[in-house]
Amino acid sequence: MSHPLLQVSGLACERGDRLLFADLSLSVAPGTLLRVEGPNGAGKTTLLRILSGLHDFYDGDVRWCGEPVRRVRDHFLRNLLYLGHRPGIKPRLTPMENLRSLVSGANVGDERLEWALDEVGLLPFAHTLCDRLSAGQQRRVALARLYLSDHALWILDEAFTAIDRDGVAALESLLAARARAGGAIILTTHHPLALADVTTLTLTGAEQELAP
Ligand SMILES: Nc1ncnc2c1ncn2[C@@H]1O[C@H](COP(=O)(O)OP(=O)(O)OP(=O)(O)O)[C@@H](O)[C@H]1O
Repeated sequence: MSHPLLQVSGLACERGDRLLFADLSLSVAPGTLLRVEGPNGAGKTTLLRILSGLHDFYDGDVRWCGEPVRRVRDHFLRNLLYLGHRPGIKPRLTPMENLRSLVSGANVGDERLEWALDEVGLLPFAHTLCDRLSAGQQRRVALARLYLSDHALWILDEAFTAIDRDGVAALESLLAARARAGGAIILTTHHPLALADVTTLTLTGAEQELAP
């Protein structure tokens, strides 16, 4: 029997004595584009961190390919690319050096790193220290990693932050192509998105509803 990549049931999480969500269920198959939305403080980042294995204080069942995620953690993490709401790059390294360290072990050559930087419009800054780049340019360094990733699941927390209009359009195209190719994507953004076939999960504070 084939299982969804990620399957969540009965998920509940409290933070600071507040119930963020309860009895939350979702299923993510290859090709799924799931957008988690809700107001500030509703629990979107917390949910994405739970789904990424970064936040362990929850009740409920989280499964990866049909197995409890805690039991198959190594396999799960090998198949996951998580981009948090901070760019997560090292300011005293260049974009090339950052990318090289982010994909270390994946045997990716410099030409391919340069191609990814070109895709995000950063080739002219490939060898500039990142602390000399703007917020949007630093975010683009982090996003360049997506062009090098064949992870089955991308979890992207506010990936569009600080990105200009052209950059958002390029990222939308990348996400759509990725989903068409069978990649699964879970994302949050406060940005309006021009993406078809998106499933939306709305967090409201203590309840949630899933709408196609
Ligand atoms: N480190 C923490 N310790 C205790 N409570 C926290 C912590 N971080 C967040 N919270 C609580 O969890 C709630 C959910 O936070 P979370 O960051 O998941 O919300 P969010 O929906 O991603 O918000 P935003 O849209 O502002 O990014 C917050 O309202 C806050 O009360």
